[in-house]
Amino acid sequence: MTDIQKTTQKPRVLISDKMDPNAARIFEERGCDVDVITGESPEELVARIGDYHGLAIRSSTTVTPEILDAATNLKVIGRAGIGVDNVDIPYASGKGVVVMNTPFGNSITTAEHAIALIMALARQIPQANTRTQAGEWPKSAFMGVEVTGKTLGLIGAGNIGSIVASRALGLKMKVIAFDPFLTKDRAVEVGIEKVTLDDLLARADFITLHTPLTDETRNILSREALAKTKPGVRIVNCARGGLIDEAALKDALESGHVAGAALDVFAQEPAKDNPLFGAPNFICTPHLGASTNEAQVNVALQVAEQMADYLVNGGVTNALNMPSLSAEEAPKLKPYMALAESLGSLVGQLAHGNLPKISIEMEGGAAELNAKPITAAVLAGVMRRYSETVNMVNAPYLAKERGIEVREIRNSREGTYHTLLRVTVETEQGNRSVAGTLFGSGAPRLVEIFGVGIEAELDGHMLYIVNDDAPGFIGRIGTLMGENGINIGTFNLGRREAGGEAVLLLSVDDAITPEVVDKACGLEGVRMVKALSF
Ligand SMILES: NC(=O)c1ccc[n+]([C@@H]2O[C@H](COP(=O)([O-])OP(=O)(O)OC[C@H]3O[C@@H](n4cnc5c(N)ncnc54)[C@H](O)[C@@H]3O)[C@@H](O)[C@H]2O)c1
Ligand SMILES: O=C(O)CC[C@@H](O)C(=O)O
Repeated sequence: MTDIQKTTQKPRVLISDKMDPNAARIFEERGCDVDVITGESPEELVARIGDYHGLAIRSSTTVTPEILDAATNLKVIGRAGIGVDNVDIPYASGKGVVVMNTPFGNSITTAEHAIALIMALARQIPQANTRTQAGEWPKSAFMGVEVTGKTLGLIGAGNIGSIVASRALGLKMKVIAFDPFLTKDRAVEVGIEKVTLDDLLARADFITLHTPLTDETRNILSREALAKTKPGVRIVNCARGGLIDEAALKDALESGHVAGAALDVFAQEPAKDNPLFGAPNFICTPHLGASTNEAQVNVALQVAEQMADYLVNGGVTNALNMPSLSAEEAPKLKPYMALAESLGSLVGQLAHGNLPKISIEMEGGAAELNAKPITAAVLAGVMRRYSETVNMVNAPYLAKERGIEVREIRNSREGTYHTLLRVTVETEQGNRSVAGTLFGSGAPRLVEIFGVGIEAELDGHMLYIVNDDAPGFIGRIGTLMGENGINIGTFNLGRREAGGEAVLLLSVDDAITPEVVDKACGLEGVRMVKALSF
């Protein structure tokens, strides 16, 4: 912990990119300390980041593994915007850091920028402006095209693509879209025709890109794809550099096959020396898609609210590596997550060997809840046997990495308890399961351990003993604890049947040493002993 945390106990947030001042105001109002330090080098950020719990960024900060390794207190990265390709999300997930974005705050603004670039291309406005202001009055040099009746091809019809479609329909364009994830119903709702990529390339007079940059979309407008476009096509990219082969686009502009191209984004940014600069009918803007006052206020407010909500209350919104948890759900789910984590931890501490399968059953009241955070909490508990730094963010990744199969089972019928969570792991010795419920005001209680009914609070240091159910045992264990100066807090008993296998769970004030565990193992009637901690 840093000195500031020691004195204020407030979460500390660093805003490392230029952001509307509303973000800093919201962080402060929601109980965070905030520093705005922009324009630092990666080395400077590495040196600074260890002090912070939250990092708020736009597109200028690239969050690399080196930065994440140095970010020993970091809990959340918030992107004031949509694209998160400047954050190493798998690495952040591995470190247990939540990554959030603001998926809608700048969509309208960016869609409007795409429309502006379509119009600028159609009428060569930037070129005409430059020459007119140079005193040329070049009236006959610029013959434009109308957009009315022309076909606009959208590659990607998500938030922004759909808004572009609605504006283009208003301009009386015909809109076709290639998006493998676009449903027929959604296409009808937006008023567009769903087509294949080849169909789009062959038919579109204007093409505009609105996909994220992924392994599938990288170079989606490759040299080969550009060759399939309609001669005289005009191309706009306000999504991500890397979607178009820039060298191939330059050749297509020079040959005249592509009549114009407008890029807001480049493969390398900032683009200070790009091969496309100076190509015929090429216009560009420096990643201005999201740059309006309205959008910047939206994304700044949203990112600060989401991050502060997570840092202060544990609410999760728009996270890319963790299930969402609304402000209404959070208080309801909190006791379940505590129960889920302690059940996971119990089974993780007691089960031997690999755990290839984990199933999480939610019964009664629990079956009505958002299962994802509960599952993540169980996994965090189980995976603690492998790593001390595990949490709800990285546990599902860690489980996947280890090839653990996770099943969620819901049963809305109530059994003995109004609500119940059961965690079962497959071990070499067979399935092992523990179950718990919530008492009264939401207090988590273990109610079953490996088939034996018991009632215990899983908290702090505990001793788990399996023994023969016979008179005198409780006295022997009490004496052993007393002789070793161990104060017993609670004493919880359960048995399979009278005179058979019995289970004892003691809560004690201090950690139990291996010597005491050995002594307990040596007591008459003891079958196994394990020190636990929660
Ligand atoms: N220029 C800017 O300043 C700026 C501003 C905001 C967003 N963006 C970028 O715009 C892009 C779109 O943002 P959005 O909010 O519309 O995202 P979105 O997730 O709502 O939509 C993306 C769409 O792309 C589709 N898609 C995914 N893979 C595809 C593929 N292989 N082929 C065709 N379609 C595919 C998805 O199905 C989805 O419908 C993102 O890359 C985002 O980073 C840029
Ligand atoms: O922050 C910006 O200016 C760009 C944002 C944009 O690229 C996004 O993906 O939201």
